[in-house]
Amino acid sequence: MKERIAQGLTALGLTPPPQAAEQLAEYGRLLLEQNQVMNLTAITQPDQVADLHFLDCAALLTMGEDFRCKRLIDVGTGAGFPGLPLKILEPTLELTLLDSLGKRVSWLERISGQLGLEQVTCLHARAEEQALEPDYRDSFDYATSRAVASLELLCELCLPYVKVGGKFLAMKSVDSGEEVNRAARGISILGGRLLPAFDYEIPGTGVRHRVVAVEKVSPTPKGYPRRWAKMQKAPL
Ligand SMILES: C[S@@+](CC[C@H](N)C(=O)[O-])C[C@H]1O[C@@H](n2cnc3c(N)ncnc32)[C@H](O)[C@@H]1O
Repeated sequence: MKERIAQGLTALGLTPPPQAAEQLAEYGRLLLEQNQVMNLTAITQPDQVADLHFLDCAALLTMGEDFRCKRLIDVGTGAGFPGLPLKILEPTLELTLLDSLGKRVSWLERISGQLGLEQVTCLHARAEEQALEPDYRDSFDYATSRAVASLELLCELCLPYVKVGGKFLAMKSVDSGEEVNRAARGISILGGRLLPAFDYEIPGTGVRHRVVAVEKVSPTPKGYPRRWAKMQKAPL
């Protein structure tokens, strides 16, 4: 897995820290090992883990953002995607991994230590509740999310975390145009402004994905995010 990751990172035009490919390969090994006893990923072939998890997440680093020393929260991180690969590739990140499933969060805490990563906070919480905490609200440079919910719900879950001037980066498919249209009104209510999307191809796979980027231009009004049931029933 290590060689495939290293080649893919080079193909993406990235120059990772010397230990990164090794750390990602070890993360992949721990992921597949734990996946035998806990549902962490539907992808079980090592090459596919390299491509569809690690290189997919690494592509965020090619969109021209400067993640150095930034505070980033990954909402609905699951087995750590995209947050942990980003941290391995950009070790100066101050990372928060948030998920509502306690078992996954405990595992993330354990492997962050095993991988020797510092400044990683693993938080067992519901995103819509944690965003009401003053230390979390309007305070992150970046929020990221992949495969968690439709964009209109995701914006309500994630934009409250982002400080004015920061960005929410949603990892989506290239046919997410309609989804983006449906989210437009909510983005504006929540203090966001849609930026041009960033499309990329995962090296060697022909798979194309999209980062939908939303800039925070004003603080999220009080009252958001709403409760999960309310969000689902009446999306903004
Ligand atoms: C399909 S998994 C995706 C995981 C990871 N982001 C990825 O790309 O592989 C969705 C994750 O979002 C979490 N999740 C869903 N709704 C959530 C919420 N409201 N607050 C926190 N986590 C949530 C679930 O527990 C699950 O781990």
